[in-house]
Amino acid sequence: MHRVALITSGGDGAGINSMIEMLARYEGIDLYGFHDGYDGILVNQPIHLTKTHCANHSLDGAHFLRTARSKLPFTKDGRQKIIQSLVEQEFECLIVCGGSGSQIAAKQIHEEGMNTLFIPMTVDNDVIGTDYTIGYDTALNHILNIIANIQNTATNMPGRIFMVEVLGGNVGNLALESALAGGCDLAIIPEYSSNREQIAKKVQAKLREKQSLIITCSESAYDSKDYQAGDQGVSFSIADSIEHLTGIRVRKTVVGFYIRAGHPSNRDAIIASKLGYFTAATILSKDFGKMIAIKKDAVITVDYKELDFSASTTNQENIDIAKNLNLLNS
Ligand SMILES: Nc1ncnc2c1ncn2[C@@H]1O[C@H](COP(=O)(O)OP(=O)(O)O)[C@@H](O)[C@H]1O
Ligand SMILES: O=P(O)(O)OC[C@H]1O[C@](O)(COP(=O)(O)O)[C@@H](O)[C@@H]1O
Repeated sequence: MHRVALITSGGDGAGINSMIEMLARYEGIDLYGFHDGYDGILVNQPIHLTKTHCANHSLDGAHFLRTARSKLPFTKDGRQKIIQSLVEQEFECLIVCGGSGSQIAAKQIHEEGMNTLFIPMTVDNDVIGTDYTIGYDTALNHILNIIANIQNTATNMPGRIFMVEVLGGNVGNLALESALAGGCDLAIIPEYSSNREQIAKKVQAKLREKQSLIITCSESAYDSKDYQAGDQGVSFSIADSIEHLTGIRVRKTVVGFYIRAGHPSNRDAIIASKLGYFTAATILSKDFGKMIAIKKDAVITVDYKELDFSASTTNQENIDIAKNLNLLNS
């Protein structure tokens, strides 16, 4: 039997239970989970994630394990404490499910003495070395439901400008993809200039072509560096500039944290299940120091050493399409 520890770290992502449940039911894996991310390894008792414990909850929006952000992995001393605790509890490996920050910590902990595997999970879809992160599709579906309703009211009461602000951290994937999928008129994303006047002029020009406009906006589209992940409300200041120039009131919706939970979409559940399945196989072959990732719709393993942390994680195809359609704040 392989005695394995698992945590979720950083923002939650719908679908992760499917991944955990798949691991729990795999022959030869003895799975334990800690609540509260990296901190939890030191302060919480491990929960035995058996097949029975996980049964019938794989599609729950509430995770088997609570997730958290933690100061510990930022220092070598903190990482050593994590490693020591896992060694004392005789774990062979730590599985970390999380986003880009959790990935850095998983790599460091692996290099400094404890086997790790990393599973990409975040609504931002901004993890180096994978095309996909668990939770992204469910989040997009939530946003699209909102955009669909806004399209209805835009049809019913024409002549308006709507602004939909979405999460995404420092990357514009959610705002960009939902704008493309939802037929929106502009996606304001942090990868391009957030100059308020320029954006307002672009909106004014678009009003000559269309009666109502729907704009998506990333939470991080600040014109200064004064942004912390999770800050909400930047769309209000952009809307001010648009109102000033066009004389039209902007109707705002801040989607916020609603998109991070709920039962997972099929895409999230099946990708998570497959990642769980291949993670189990990777554990059995003791092939540690890897991320179990998605490339071109297939599951692959990526050695931490191959990760290029300078690469962009914004979907390039979406950028190209949006540029050609003049949908960006560029
Ligand atoms: N540069 C880093 N070095 C070491 N650990 C990190 C680093 N960045 C993040 N972490 C760890 O991963 C956790 C989650 O990272 P965060 O960026 O908040 O979310 P996510 O992993 O979803 O991107 C942090 O709370 C911290 O414990
Ligand atoms: O939940 P918090 O701590 O307020 O963080 C908000 C951030 O979490 C996210 O929802 C997900 O980000 P991570 O997956 O990187 O943690 C971001 O879109 C958002 O900026």
